[in-house]
Amino acid sequence: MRFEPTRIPGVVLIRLDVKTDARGAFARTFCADEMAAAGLPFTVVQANLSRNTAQHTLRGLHYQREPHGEPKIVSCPRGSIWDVAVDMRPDSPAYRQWLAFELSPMSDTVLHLPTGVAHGFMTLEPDSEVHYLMGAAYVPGAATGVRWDEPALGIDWPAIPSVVSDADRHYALLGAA
Ligand SMILES: Cc1cn([C@H]2C[C@H](O)[C@@H](COP(=O)(O)OP(=O)(O)O[C@H]3O[C@H](C)C(=O)[C@H](O)[C@H]3O)O2)c(=O)[nH]c1=O
Repeated sequence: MRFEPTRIPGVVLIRLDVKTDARGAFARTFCADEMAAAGLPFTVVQANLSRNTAQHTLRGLHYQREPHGEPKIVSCPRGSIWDVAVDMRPDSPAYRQWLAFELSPMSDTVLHLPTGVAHGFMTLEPDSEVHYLMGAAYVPGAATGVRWDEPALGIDWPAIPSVVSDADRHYALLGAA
């Protein structure tokens, strides 16, 4: 695994070491020791799978309020997604900055997101799936989010969403920093 930090602290692209042979390919997608050695200690508490039928389905942007902040390791085992991370940590030098990454099985990349970073994605093709390793438990009462079209962020999306949940449409706007 190769770890590529970004300008948002803790948002790290993890490039997989893919072994190929006549049958296809094999790659380790998580290693606790390598994560710790990279300064990203991670204990898997829960794992989730998201299946998305329509192209341009949008989910997010979600995160959990402290003390229930949830580090995540996100991957796209099927289809492809435009994956967005937004730093929602007021004390971060990258507060309210966003980054986007295209993830797919061919990207041979998983994405580490620290606590306090909102996460969302838009599918780029039908029947795309997203897999999550979660470093903290789901606590519905601590769940919060940011709107995909939040004016204060100006996130670039590849398309207008085809499907968005009512909850995701109705997060409060952030207003001035
Ligand atoms: C997140 C979660 C949800 N649920 C239940 C609650 C609902 O009955 C159903 C769908 O939940 P929700 O609409 O919040 O699912 P997503 O919109 O895909 O949420 C996820 O999407 C964004 C992009 C993320 O990064 C988060 O991991 C996660 O919030 O699954 C659970 O039972 N456990 C869970 O951990």
